Amino acid sequence: MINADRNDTACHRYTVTPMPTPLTQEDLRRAPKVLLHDHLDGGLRPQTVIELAEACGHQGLPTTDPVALGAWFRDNANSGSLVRYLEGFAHTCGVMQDESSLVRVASEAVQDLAADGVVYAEIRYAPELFTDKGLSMEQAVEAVQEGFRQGEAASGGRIRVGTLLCAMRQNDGWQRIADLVVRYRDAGVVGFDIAGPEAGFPPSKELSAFEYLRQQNAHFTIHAAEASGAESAWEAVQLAGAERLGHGVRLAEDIQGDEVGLLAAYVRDRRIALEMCPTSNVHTGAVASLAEHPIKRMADLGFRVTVNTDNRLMSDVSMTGEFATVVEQFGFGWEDLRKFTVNAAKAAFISHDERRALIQDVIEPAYAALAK
Ligand SMILES: O=c1[nH]cnc2c1ncn2[C@@H]1O[C@H](CO)[C@@H](O)[C@H]1O
Ligand SMILES: [Zn+2]
Repeated sequence: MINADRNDTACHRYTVTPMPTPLTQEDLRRAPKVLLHDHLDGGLRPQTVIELAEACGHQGLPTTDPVALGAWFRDNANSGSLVRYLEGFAHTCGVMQDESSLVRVASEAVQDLAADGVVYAEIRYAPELFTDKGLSMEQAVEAVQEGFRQGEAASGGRIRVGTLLCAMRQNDGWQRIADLVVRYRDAGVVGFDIAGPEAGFPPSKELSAFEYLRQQNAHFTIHAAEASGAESAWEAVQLAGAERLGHGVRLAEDIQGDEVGLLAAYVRDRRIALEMCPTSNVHTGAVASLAEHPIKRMADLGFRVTVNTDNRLMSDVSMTGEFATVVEQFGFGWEDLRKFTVNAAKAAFISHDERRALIQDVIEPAYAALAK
């Protein structure tokens, strides 16, 4: 930008102030990204769904054309209702019922994330959804871990993956999933979550599972304040003790302008990370539109905001794409993206040393170079 110095009448001097660097899609892809909220069964490649359905005899796919199938998932997801959004998972879980399919899906997920510039990801799924054809939950977990390791190796060490195991809110037996989290902690399972329909199935349904996890020094996040309001976040934080909130967007209901309510202030002051998923949040109706998404408002108020995909297949998104979406909508620059990435690294369920190394050795130098 060239500014004429109008006060200098004798001769017009011109000063050059640097233009902010435009954020290209390729730079956004190359930027190291940390992804805390990504569902394994929501992120398959359309072609893989088709091939696995053929191999295992899964009936009822709406089409066997990969482009059309991708579009079908997106249209189905973009329903404005979480319950309808979740219906698409019948087709992905339907083809994830044997060990070789799970290994393939897990390995491809890691490779796709690495190609998207994700350096650390926590990928989640519900083991109980992979037992329809006789697999035990342990076999499912071990197959997915094998796939993650293969995907990491195939990506040449560019990405590291931790696993979160979800209990389904509408089903009983959250404790069995909590047991698996503790049992497989040395194999790469780093935490627990509850997913599925939020309304009617609060954390208080089986609070003992969270008490157990805390007593075992295990980590957990909870999908909350997505389909239900801020009171759902209150249960997740104050009854269960969640360290992070999946989405948490409707916590914005506890904020009027600059007036931050007691619960929202608690979440902010305790540095409880919000795993926001902008496109998914519009698709499920958690927010009415992207323009009304509270990500910028809450980031400006100092919340530990992070950007995530939720379901790459269902919502037709990637980390690069979600960064581009919020950049376009809210005018974020490299400093904001660096902050979201550091926030995510700080909230990751890995050791303090590993988080510090991720921030100091990978994230900070890369963003400093990109911002030049
Ligand atoms: O945004 C979400 N909110 C609540 N549940 C979800 C969301 N996305 C996916 N799942 C649910 O989590 C299960 C395990 O991965 C999926 O099968 C889906 O039912
Ligand atoms: Zn989710």
